Amino acid sequence: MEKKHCAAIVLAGGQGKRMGTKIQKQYLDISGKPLIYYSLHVFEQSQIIDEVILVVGSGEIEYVQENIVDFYHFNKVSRIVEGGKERYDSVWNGLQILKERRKSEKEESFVFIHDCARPFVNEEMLERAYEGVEKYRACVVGVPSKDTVKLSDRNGFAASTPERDRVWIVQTPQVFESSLIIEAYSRMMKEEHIQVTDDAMAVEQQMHVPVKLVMGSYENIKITTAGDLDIAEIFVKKYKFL
Ligand SMILES: Nc1ccn([C@@H]2O[C@H](COP(=O)(O)OP(=O)(O)OP(=O)(O)O)[C@@H](O)[C@H]2O)c(=O)n1
Ligand SMILES: C[C@](O)(CO)[C@H](O)COP(=O)(O)O
Repeated sequence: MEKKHCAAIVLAGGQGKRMGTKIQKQYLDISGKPLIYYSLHVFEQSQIIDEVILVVGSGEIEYVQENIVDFYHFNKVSRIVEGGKERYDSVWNGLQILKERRKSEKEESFVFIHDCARPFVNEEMLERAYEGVEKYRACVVGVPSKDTVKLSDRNGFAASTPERDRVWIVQTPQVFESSLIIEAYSRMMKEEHIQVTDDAMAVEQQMHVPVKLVMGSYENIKITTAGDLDIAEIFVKKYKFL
């Protein structure tokens, strides 16, 4: 089967409130390179990803073009767009580029939605995700939970305990047929109260298409708080990532 065109939407439009630093977390230094560098580097080298749509914060397009895209020669970055208030607003802004293009294209393509806050995505993961989306139309990478998970009631008491063998911690990339995710987001964005914390939820809720879980990596962590930066430094050194 011929390989389908794969676009990555890389999200870097957040404010990093939980990190609590003056500089937004996507630009924080990890072993001499900004956090945003790492996933863009993986996509630049990838045999799977053909182009990257980069979503950045308000007023940051020029800065990112000069200091990240041009500086590190990320030639697969085809567009840089501004994000929105919530993560899903940023995804929606990125999807607009593909939505416009789809009008003139007949071929199906795939979209890899990725948080730049997850620097340790790798090519094997992208390959597994490609196989997943080709077969199932929608897939997310994740890892089986090593811990027992409790759902709490509103008062902080354990309400139920899902069977651990079925609990997955999901990560990004989250990968979809372009037409499927565009339609899911188009429907969802019309709703008054949107409550999704990942892209799979849009497809589950709006399209009722089952989303396949494929193996990510326990090291594909999301850099969220200060302690995560120390772990990231260790992983960068371990994999001689630079
Ligand atoms: N409005 C937003 C919010 C988040 N993101 C991106 O989505 C990813 C996951 O979000 P998160 O880790 O929560 O980042 P922040 O929103 O920056 O962090 P916080 O919630 O602590 O403010 C990050 O790569 C972030 O840059 C985005 O593009 N646009
Ligand atoms: C999409 C995600 O990375 C999957 O784990 C996660 O839900 C993003 O959450 P955040 O609160 O926007 O960081």
